[in-house]
Amino acid sequence: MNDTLRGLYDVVCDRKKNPSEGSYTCYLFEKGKDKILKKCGEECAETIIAAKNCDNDELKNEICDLLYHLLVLMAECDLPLSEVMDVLEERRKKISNLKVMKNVDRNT
Ligand SMILES: N=c1c2ncn([C@@H]3O[C@H](COP(=O)(O)OP(=O)(O)OP(=O)(O)O)[C@@H](O)[C@H]3O)c2ncn1[C@@H]1O[C@H](COP(=O)(O)O)[C@@H](O)[C@H]1O
Repeated sequence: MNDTLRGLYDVVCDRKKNPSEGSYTCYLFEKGKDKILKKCGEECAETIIAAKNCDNDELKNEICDLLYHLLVLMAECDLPLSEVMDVLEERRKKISNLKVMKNVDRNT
């Protein structure tokens, strides 16, 4: 899964460096940060509505739209995807360590 996100992030960064005609990603970079933020907000709202309607087909698609626009936002802000992944990984390790410590406490 991370490979897919990484691959998409690389495409998005390439679009930022090498603008090309007909590219929606380039259109977003041309419009700028406010437009990208607006799209993130819209896709987030659409994700919430799909979840509220218990429509998982729609939910899948809206989450993909949201993830894509978040990757565009990261590229706009020069935030590498790897830094976001590092934070997630750190949190995962911290939480699993906490669980191990709780189990040790219980067994002593
Ligand atoms: N994953 C996506 C992706 N998800 C959503 N979208 C676009 O996001 C837009 C969202 O739809 P909306 O109806 O909300 O927006 P709109 O009315 O088209 O446009 P706005 O004027 O509202 O911005 C659609 O035009 C989708 O095509 C995406 N566009 C591109 N990608 C990926 O980015 C890669 C590069 O795409 P290009 O930059 O277009 O070459 C592609 O290969 C895809 O992998």
